Amino acid sequence: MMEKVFLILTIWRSIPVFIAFHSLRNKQAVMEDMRRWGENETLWSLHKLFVRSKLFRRIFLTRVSFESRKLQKIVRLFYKPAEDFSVDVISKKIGGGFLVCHGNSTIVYAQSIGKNFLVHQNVTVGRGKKIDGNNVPDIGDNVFIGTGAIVIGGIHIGNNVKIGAGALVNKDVPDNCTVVGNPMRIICKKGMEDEGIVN
Ligand SMILES: CC(=O)SCCNC(=O)CCNC(=O)[C@H](O)C(C)(C)COP(=O)(O)OP(=O)(O)OC[C@H]1O[C@@H](n2cnc3c(N)ncnc32)[C@H](O)[C@@H]1OP(=O)(O)O
Repeated sequence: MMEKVFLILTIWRSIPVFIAFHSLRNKQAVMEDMRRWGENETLWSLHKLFVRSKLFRRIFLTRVSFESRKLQKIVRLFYKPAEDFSVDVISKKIGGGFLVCHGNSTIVYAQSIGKNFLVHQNVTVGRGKKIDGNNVPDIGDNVFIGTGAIVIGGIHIGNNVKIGAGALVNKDVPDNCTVVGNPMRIICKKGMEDEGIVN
């Protein structure tokens, strides 16, 4: 009850967020993010997520920054996102349904990131060996990355892939497979499309 009153009293603060949301070309991706963060697709839910989660703010502002730096700066005047050292995402293409669990020291630098990406804390996705002109990974849909994993180089991570906690991934991973360990070991069995959030 108290929270509801607080949310009602502070809704004015989210007006710049609503404006930024409405100006986005890729609203669908934000709506998919909202679903993955356990909310529905209303402006009220957007307000709730903004009040509650600095990590959600950060992903939202990353999306806004692709389209308008000015709007990103305006929203930031009203809401401070999680710091860079918490989660930093660098990619030209980020699918909807992006979820960060316990963001801390997580950096995702990728050519592209598919739908329903889930990343834990202390993860690095980034530069490594150049393959076919790319030195950062491209990541398919429904990819899960456990805590402490390192995913580097111009590799391809397929759809429905699970990357285990602490894995070092520096080679392609096919669809519907799990990869664990250092050196990496690929285990291919069923996909993970229908699974919930793995924590
Ligand atoms: C604060 C918090 O709690 S934050 C949450 C932190 N937790 C995480 O990040 C969880 C990450 N999840 C994992 O690492 C999981 O083990 C997953 C996703 C890799 C499990 O995938 P599954 O497909 O269920 O694999 P399964 O458990 O059957 O293990 C398959 C094999 O990989 C091994 N394995 C599983 N996880 C790992 C791992 N992280 N590192 C090394 N080997 C592993 C298993 O021992 C097993 O080996 P075996 O075939 O020789 O017996």
